Amino acid sequence: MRDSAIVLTRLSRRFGATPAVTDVSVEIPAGEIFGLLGHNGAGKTTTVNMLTTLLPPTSGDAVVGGKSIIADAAAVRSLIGYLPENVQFYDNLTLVENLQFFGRLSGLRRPDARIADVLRFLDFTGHDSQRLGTFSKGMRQRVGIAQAILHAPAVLFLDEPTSGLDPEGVRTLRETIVRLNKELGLTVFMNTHLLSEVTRTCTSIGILNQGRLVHHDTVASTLAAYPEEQSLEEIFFQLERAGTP
Ligand SMILES: Nc1ncnc2c1ncn2[C@@H]1O[C@H](COP(=O)(O)OP(=O)(O)OP(=O)(O)O)[C@@H](O)[C@H]1O
Repeated sequence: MRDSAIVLTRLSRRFGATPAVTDVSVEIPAGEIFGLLGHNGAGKTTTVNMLTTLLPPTSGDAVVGGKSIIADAAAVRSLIGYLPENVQFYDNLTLVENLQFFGRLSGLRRPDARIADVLRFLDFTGHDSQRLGTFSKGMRQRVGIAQAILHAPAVLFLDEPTSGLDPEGVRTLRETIVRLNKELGLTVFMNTHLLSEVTRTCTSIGILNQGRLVHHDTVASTLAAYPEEQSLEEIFFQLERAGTP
């Protein structure tokens, strides 16, 4: 039995009278690539913002890497990496200069050796001195992953990682996510509204509908449980309808 990397217990967040996330409980074993699916406004970003300690829950708790997001937020931050949907860089600085900045922010004393390792792993050879402003959107997303894993986290959170990428960029990023999981052993939690993302990249899925978790299972079991369905998209809509309060 694998340890749980992420455990949510009745995690909830309201914005005034609006319930954004309601009573979400789920356990994600270490080593998974978990995809949190849902339409716009389902509560995906709010969930990730709570798990990454950017936003306090209204009630409930979550444990990430064995530490509570409420009682031990600083420890959680040191254990996780995060690629937000719109990551910002200094376009006038080079790739290495940007990563040196982020490395210092994460408290790395001598970031250069680690930056070199991460850039090699992410296949950035030859781009060290290139200014970020000249990078494609796909390359920028991979720089975002580089900054997120500089401090060697155990768990990586990605918010809509392939959003706005061209097909080649999507393929490369998917391969990168799978390599991070298989070769570096990272547990990955990613938000997506793209169903194809889940079947091609993730090992397990959760589906949020209006802030409530209406389904959680492995991708293989989900597909096996609905043999007559043509696609995960139909399964998604069926589950979503069943889960509508
Ligand atoms: N700062 C905020 N203030 C008020 N309401 C908010 C705030 N952030 C999110 N919400 C509301 O909470 C609900 C969930 O939003 P959230 O951004 O988490 O959904 P999402 O699934 O990530 O959607 P998207 O795919 O559009 O990013 C929505 O009704 C949204 O309007």
